[in-house]
Amino acid sequence: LLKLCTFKNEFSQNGATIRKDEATGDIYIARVIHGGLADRSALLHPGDLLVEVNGNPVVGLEPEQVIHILANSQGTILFKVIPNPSQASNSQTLVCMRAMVDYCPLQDSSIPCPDAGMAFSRGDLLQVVDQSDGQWWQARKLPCATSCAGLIPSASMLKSKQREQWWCQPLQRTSYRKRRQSCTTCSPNTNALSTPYEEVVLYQRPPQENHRLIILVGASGVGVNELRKRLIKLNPSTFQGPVPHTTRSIRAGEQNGREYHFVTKELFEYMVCNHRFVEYGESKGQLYGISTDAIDEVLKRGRMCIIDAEPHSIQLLRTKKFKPYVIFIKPPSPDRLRQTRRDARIITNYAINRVFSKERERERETKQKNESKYKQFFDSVLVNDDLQDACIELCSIIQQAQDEPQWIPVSWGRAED
Ligand SMILES: Nc1ncnc2c1ncn2[C@@H]1O[C@H](COP(=O)(O)OP(=O)(O)OP(=O)(O)O)[C@@H](O)[C@H]1O
Repeated sequence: LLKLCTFKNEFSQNGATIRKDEATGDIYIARVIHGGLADRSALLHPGDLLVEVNGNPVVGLEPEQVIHILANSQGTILFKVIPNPSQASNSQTLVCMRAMVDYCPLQDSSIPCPDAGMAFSRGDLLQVVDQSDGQWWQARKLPCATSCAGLIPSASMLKSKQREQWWCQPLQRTSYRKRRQSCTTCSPNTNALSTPYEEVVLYQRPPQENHRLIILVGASGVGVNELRKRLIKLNPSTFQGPVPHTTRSIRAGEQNGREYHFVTKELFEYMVCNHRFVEYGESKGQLYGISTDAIDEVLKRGRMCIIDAEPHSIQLLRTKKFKPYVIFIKPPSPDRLRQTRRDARIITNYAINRVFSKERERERETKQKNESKYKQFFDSVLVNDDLQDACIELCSIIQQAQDEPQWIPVSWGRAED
């Protein structure tokens, strides 16, 4: 039941931490952990001076000795305290945040009490229940209902930690610069560096509002494009892809604005310079790209726009206008991948070898690692095992994304200024 924590300057027991005032030798309640035993008793408060525990005077004792008394107490524990006269009112507003970084209290030498800390990963939803300390907040992981809160670094604390790490890692800095040079439209890490937490609210799309943009991401060969094409083919009146732009000439039977928007090289380059493309590339000497205007056209027609994108493009699309819902397509186990793709007879032996070649495997691993860098942006994860099952599940995920309350950044939910 009882866990002894001896680290730094706060000591945790029964959902509260204690601290010694080095000048006077007095022992105080430093924090009351929300949802813990002390909080539920409503009798202890931060700043209360501890006088006795179970009849034992604690004045002059070390915090470890007090913890020892507590650890050996059974049944009801009797505290004699002098209440903190300037007790702050406990009316904290609850704020929900999405973690944009990973955090582990056991690897953090600055946390006042690691036992009271809470680990989290990028993408986790945190309900921040106490921000009264500018450096250490208390939070619960969502969905949580009853769980006890834990200590997490405040946003400003995490930012300064990130800055420290940034300057202490020359190798990472170099590779980041290299990546920025090769990526002209966005710089994936800058936002994550400046916002360790993103405040979120529950959002339910009003029926008169455009549908949310659906983005599928996944490693090459996992079936992102296949799933997108199938969904559109199954229900073309609901799902639609944006019409791409190209510099290649129009062919017989094609119509400008239907298969492609046919534009000159000059216009295409002008659009690139003006950041009008989400993604673009070259094939056989011609340029192809998906513009944000083309996505907007689909949404304005009342359809659900579904695109597959590189993870680094997500940042560009994370706007109030598109409110993107990102679905990460994961491969099944390598054995199942091999089996399902072969069973489907969709790919030839040549293609199977291509998909499973060593080089391709390494490529996939690198891409998967890359994608895990963006996992804070993934709203859902879908395993593409059996194609038909995956299509059904994808439809249901999309339906939920459009019609049920979802967490979105608070800035997307605000009314127009
Ligand atoms: N669940 C599945 N079962 C069987 N075959 C599948 C499945 N999903 C996709 N495939 C097949 O696997 C091949 C690769 O799929 P797809 O072209 O969609 O890959 P991708 O993820 O878009 O990657 P890339 O960007 O490299 O094309 C295609 O031939 C597709 O038909």
